[in-house]
Amino acid sequence: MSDDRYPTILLFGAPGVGKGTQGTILGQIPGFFHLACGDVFRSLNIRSPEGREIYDHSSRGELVPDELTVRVWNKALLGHIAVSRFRPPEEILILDGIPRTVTQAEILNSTINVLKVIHLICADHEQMIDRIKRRAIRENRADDASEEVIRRRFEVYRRESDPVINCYDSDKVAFVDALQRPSKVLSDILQILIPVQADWLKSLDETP
Ligand SMILES: Nc1ncnc2c1ncn2[C@@H]1O[C@H](COP(=O)(O)OP(=O)(O)O)[C@@H](O)[C@H]1O
Repeated sequence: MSDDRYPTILLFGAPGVGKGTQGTILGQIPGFFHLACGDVFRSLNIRSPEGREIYDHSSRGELVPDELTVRVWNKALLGHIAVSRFRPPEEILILDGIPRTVTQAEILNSTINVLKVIHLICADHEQMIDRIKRRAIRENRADDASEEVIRRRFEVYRRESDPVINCYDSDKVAFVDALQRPSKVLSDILQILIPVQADWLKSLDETP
């Protein structure tokens, strides 16, 4: 049976765990295209109605409503396809920051074919909070503006995003220790992704 959904790898994990850092590097490798939902949101004009609503939620440390999230994300993805920045099915989509709720995972199921979920693990949320505070200074992000907002994002993550992992078969989920050096995290991720990419390209060759 042919599957027209986009072949996808999910980078999953708590705020500050390094999804963006790793996703950006992976997106430089031929055959992969990286799209971070937070980057899509930050690229919107804050004076547009959608941009304003998204800013209002994210600056409070809350999630953006599911329907708005998926609509804006989908529009961005189609834009990248239209200008051939993302060329499915040969290229694999690396998603970070979406899906962040079970409802998003269910909606996206008709669009993406999840080949693997890389779960970046960090049990020590205090270390993540420190990382985010440093990022706040570097990137001047509204959602990192205060410790209170950062702590709210972790509560939201535990309540809304942690359960998303149960939407995928356990044999599709791989764990990587996010507290290692970024180069080692990258190396662990590549060990997982290289065979996934090879299998995917082979399956395309075999499809009549
Ligand atoms: N899939 C999503 N659903 C709802 N809100 C989102 C989603 N992705 C991003 N956001 C909003 O944008 C903010 C920043 O997201 P992101 O850059 O992914 O943060 P981080 O890198 O810390 O995980 C989130 O705190 C949230 O308010």
